Amino acid sequence: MVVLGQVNIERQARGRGCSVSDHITALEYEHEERKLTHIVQVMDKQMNSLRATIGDQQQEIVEMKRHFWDEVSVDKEQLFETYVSIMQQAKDLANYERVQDHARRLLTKLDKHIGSPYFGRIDFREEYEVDKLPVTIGLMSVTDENGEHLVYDWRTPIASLFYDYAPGPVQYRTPMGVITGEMTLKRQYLIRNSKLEAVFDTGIQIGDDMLQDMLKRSADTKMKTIVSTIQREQNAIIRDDAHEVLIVQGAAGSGKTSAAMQRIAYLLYKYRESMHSEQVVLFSPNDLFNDYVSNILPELGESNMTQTTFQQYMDYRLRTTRQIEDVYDQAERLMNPASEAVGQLERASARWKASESFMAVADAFVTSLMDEGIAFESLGTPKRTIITEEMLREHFYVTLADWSLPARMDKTREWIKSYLKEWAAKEVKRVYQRFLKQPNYIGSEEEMMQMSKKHVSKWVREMRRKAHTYSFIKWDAIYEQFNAHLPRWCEIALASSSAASAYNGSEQTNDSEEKVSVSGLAGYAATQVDPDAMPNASMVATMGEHTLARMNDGMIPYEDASVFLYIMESIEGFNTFNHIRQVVIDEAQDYSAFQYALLSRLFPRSKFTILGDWNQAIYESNRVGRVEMVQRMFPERKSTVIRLKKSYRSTKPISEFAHAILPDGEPAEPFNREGKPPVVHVVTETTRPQLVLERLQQLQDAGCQSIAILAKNEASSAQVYQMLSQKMDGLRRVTKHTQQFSVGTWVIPSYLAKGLEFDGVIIWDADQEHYGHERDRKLLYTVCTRALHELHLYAVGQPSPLLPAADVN
Ligand SMILES: Nc1ncnc2c1ncn2[C@@H]1O[C@H](COP(=O)(O)OP(=O)(O)OP(=O)(O)O)[C@@H](O)[C@H]1O
Repeated sequence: MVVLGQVNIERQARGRGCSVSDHITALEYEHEERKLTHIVQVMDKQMNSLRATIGDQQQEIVEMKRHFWDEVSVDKEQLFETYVSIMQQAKDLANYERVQDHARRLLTKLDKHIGSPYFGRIDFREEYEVDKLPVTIGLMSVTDENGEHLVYDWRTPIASLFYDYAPGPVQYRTPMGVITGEMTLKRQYLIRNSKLEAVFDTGIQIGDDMLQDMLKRSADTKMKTIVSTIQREQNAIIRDDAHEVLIVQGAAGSGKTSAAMQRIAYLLYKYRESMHSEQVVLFSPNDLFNDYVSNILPELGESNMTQTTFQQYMDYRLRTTRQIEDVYDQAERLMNPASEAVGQLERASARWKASESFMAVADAFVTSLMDEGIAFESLGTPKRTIITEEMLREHFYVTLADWSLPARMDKTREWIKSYLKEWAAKEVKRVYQRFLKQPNYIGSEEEMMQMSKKHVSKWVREMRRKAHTYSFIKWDAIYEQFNAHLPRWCEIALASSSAASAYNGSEQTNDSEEKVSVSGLAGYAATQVDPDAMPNASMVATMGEHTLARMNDGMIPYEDASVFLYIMESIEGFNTFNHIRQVVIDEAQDYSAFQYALLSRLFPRSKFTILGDWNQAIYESNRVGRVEMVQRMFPERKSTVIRLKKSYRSTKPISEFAHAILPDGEPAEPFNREGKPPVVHVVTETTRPQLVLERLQQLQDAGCQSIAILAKNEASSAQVYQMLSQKMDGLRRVTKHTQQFSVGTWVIPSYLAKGLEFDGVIIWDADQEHYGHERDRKLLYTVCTRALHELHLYAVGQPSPLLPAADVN
């Protein structure tokens, strides 16, 4: 029996172990039971009939395949008839298979939902109508043999009433227009194994009791669907259709990811005729997170979308011979710098290189490349240069001088190909002559000609490949050059920016030609240059030199990788995926201005759902990012920002504790779920391992199924794991390479716990040494907000000054 959280008006219904609201009469209750039985019977019948259809058709298909060749006639006169007959059979076969496929999918869906076919009901009387319509809402639509709706899919327009209103006057939107009326009843059900376990009528929100019950459960290795308890503000995110860019700023645990996942399921349903799951892409922080959310769409009866990370895109796209640092190695580098001075420099550099101001600097550099500066790579065979750097430069900068950079790239590529064609024709003759002069017999003339062609075509193929992949450009050298003269591009950017501001403020705004010339190639950022955000000239020069030194060591720092890619794409043209219709970006606070500019160009015909919590911006490189910056990166698209303030994940004491870490953060409203207050344990290096092991035992005894021990960085996480795993069986460790995790106890570096949640969280090093700086505040907030039910912080010596007052042990 399930007893819902705080249901105080419940009573055990008629001895059958079901919780019900007090005012539901016995008659009504029986009616509800009969309704459930009826719906389950209808679903059962449909499943039987689908099984029979599948069986019959399977037989039919086997028969057709077996007799397929019987139709083939050897009589030449009947050749046409035979052809027609075979085509018809192939068509029938394909049809059968399509119907089969559909039947199988429907059967799987019915099978999945028959145990809990619905969760809500509203009674709705449309304006000017006398009768009210009871609308039962579930994860899939169910109709009887007359086509009458027994259950409405939660994504149908009328079902939105369930999420948006309390009983009273209501309205909902349909493709035909707005429908108004009155809701006379709003009811929730808990049904398991096709049995009614709870029924109660609810008010404004989707019943607190049901939500309490959901939130009391244990964290899982996979995200849960929230369809039966979606809150009104989340429903606004799920059903928003009016904006091309929907940005959600929400407190930790406010349901951003959950809402985004249900939103995709909603959009796939609404646009099922024109949009498919392959046209939806999710950008998430890492593979582990991708795995965590991978079950939601299948649970909701949809195929999964494409899931990726920005890092994967950069690794695939960036034309460099250097290794590209990832965001985790960057985090480690910035947390543990070689010296305080290097740390300061690298942090400042990472911040600046994520900003719009820096984008203006990159634009200034790209603009300068219109006149000079692109380094070319000659093409040839190992023994001979065929197209020299000089020839390429001449073609690019003289012959094609009037064209844009991407057009010049394209035309140069074509020019190389036609040059190679002419060269190959001559070269074949030359090689042939050489073969002819061979003193020994090496083949007939024809054979020698073939050999010559083969010999030449090997090199031509290789050079054409280089042309095709733009490998006639020294991309690394271009980025080196950008860094070598960084102060110069800064000066130009600042000058262009004031010119652009002056220009934009003047009367002549219709002269678009001039505007292009002052606002840089990418056209995003020139007016966003903030002179105060520019480091001073000597600092800029040092930053440039520092990057060059890293490049010399064979590495492109993470903060540089997207700048490099942006410059590269500004030159060769932006990559585009036109078929993608929806892009979801989770943990949006971790993306730089450059990354947004690239994504916006990459998916020119897509809508964007962007979810972030700028209070969890733990990576240095992205601290400058703000919601407004994101909007500016999509200048042509209609955008809106929705803020989620209520947080659902943690108990009230944990939520309040975590939010107190952020004195200037956005106000958050914890969901009223009681629990133990977080405890700060002051320990010594020597006592900590044993105390943590005891705590783990206590958490497990208290029913915590998933527990995370969060250590600030990779090295200490490895150390903790080594120390504790000797004394505890089953302890596991997450690294940046982990792709899946299961319920249990894990040691995790702080930054990899982002987006995830655990029943119990132990923070291994919540002390002055590890979380002593202002810059650690957001990371500390992020790790504390991973806990659902219990939070314990351990500090060797002085606890972190960023922590609010708490129980201290
Ligand atoms: N309406 C809801 N009904 C039930 N559970 C909910 C609801 N909204 C959120 N939750 C639960 O709250 C937890 C946090 O949700 P989610 O991970 O989507 O939040 P988030 O805003 O993306 O968090 P973060 O930014 O901290 O990673 C999850 O366990 C989710 O199931």
